[in-house]
This record gives sequence, C-alpha cells and structure tokens, in this order.
Amino acid sequence: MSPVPFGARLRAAMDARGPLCVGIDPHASLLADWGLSDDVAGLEAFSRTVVEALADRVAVLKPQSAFFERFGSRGIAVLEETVAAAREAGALVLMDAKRGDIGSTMAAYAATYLDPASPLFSDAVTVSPYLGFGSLAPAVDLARENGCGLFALALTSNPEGQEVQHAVRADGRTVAATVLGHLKAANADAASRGELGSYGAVVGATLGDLSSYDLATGGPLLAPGIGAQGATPADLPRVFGDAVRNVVPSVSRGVLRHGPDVAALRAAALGCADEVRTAVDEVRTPVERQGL
Ligand SMILES: O=C(O)c1cc(=O)[nH]c(=O)n1[C@@H]1O[C@H](COP(=O)(O)O)[C@@H](O)[C@H]1O
Repeated sequence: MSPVPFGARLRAAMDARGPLCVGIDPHASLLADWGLSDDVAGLEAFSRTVVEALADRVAVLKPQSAFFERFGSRGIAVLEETVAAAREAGALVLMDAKRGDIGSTMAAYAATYLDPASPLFSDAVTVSPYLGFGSLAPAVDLARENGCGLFALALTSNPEGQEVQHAVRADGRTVAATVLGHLKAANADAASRGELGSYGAVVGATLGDLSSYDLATGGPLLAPGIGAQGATPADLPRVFGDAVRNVVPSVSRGVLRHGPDVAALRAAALGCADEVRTAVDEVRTPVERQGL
C-alpha cells in the first residue's frame, strides 16, 4: 500500500492542531536562560522539554539541525532521539537542514532524512534549490516514495536572500519565481485530486507584500520569521493573500523563550496557533468558515 502523502498528513494535522510549526532551536543563549549547561546534557534536557510540552499538541516541530550538529556525534544522537520522540507523540517532524548538492550527493542527503531505515528519518526536510531545482530530484523522488515532504527555500526571511532570490533571469522571471514554478509542477498531481501537495516553499513572513509572486504552488508555504524576526500572525493575510490557507507559520525563539516551564511553553504555542487561526479566518469566505 502506498503511504499517505505528506501534504495530506500536514493538512490533517493543521486542521486538528492548528496551523503552526514550532522550531526546536537550542541556541546557547536559550540554554543559559533555561538554566541549562551549554553541552550535550543541556541540549538533551532542552529538547526533551520541548517535545514533552509540544509534540502531542502542535502540528509540526522543526528541529534546527545546526544546533545539534555543533555538539558533534553526541549532538546528532540527541537529534535522533528528538525526532523519534516527537513523531511518536504525534507531531510531524520537519528537519531543518537546508541541504542542497549535486544530484548524486543529494541522493545521500535524501536517504539521511527521507529513508525510513535512517536514524534521522523525518516527515519532511528543508532543502536548498540553489544548485538548480533539478539537483533535488533524488529528494523529490524519495519523498514521493515514502510519503514525505520537502520545503525548498524560495523567498527566505533574511534580507540578504534578495540578491539571489530576486535576481531576474534572461527570460524575465526571478529566480524565486522559477523555484515556485518548479514546486507548482511537482504538486500538480495532488492539486488535480484537490489535495495539498507535499512539495513546499519557504517564504518568509517578514517579506511584506508578495503579490508580484504566484504563491499558488498547490503545496504548503513554510513561513518563518514570526516572533524574534519581527513578523506577527496578523501580518500573514497581507503577506500571503489567498495563499494564506496553505501557510504553515513557523516560530522558534518566540515560543522557546517561554521555557523551561512546560505549561508556559504550551500556552505560548497554543496562543500563537489561535492568533494564526484568527488571521487566516479573515480571508476565508463565510462558506469556508462553516467548513462547507
Ligand atoms: O527554513 C527555515 O526554517 C528558515 C528559513 C528562512 O527563510 N528563515 C528562517 O529563519 N528559517 C529558520 O527558522 C528559524 C527561525 O527562528 P526564530 O527567528 O527564532 O523564530 C531558524 O531555525 C531559521 O534557520
């Protein structure tokens, strides 16, 4: 039997738990604020607390691999435990690794995150299309095979991204629009079935008006930048327009700063998910609001 596609699983999770992704970003400064040591023991305590607080109630958890990798193999071991525990508790895990390389190497990255036999197997992974979208083909294929998803960097939340992503090609399209076009093609099958696609774009919530871009890729739009980078849930309709229905807002420090108290972490995440729901409801028609 073929696995349920990631897009369908994500839609179900967002409907059930609210449209929110919380990042697990164990910054050294957060470890200190939580009274934890800046070492593997601190990393482990931090990650376990976030999973305990949120994995059974938010739609998506997004461990940021860099903060685990900085502790070497023992940090990766904590990452493995974190992914497994979060999935076990019912969250979808989006590994934030932003991988990208030539196709033959990309196949190994794809196997790392999207092969069920891998200790880092996740529901989805962030990828960089800046070696050419076609170089991601092994990840696109493996994701399809295993019911996983990808989130390709299209319009990132950081201002430096513009020099690459807004660059205009010889045919007049921007680089970012080209990435969005590839994702739309990859999601076409799911769209023809009326389902959310499994191939997402990363589009920063910090970017202001994006009406010059076709964000209707048929897939999810991961929107980092809420909280510490200055965007708020109320900004989402203005930034994403009608595409806001497919937005998965992502917040890391804005929620994590409420730890280590489990109840406070939960309250922060659920409060944020409620704010997102309210903002998204603004652009829904009355018929959609009644679920008709
Ligand atoms: O792919 C991402 O998640 C990502 C893309 C992007 O454009 N901007 C961005 O901030 N991120 C990640 O989202 C998280 C943002 O963290 P906060 O600023 O603390 O909410 C970090 O882990 C970033 O690496």
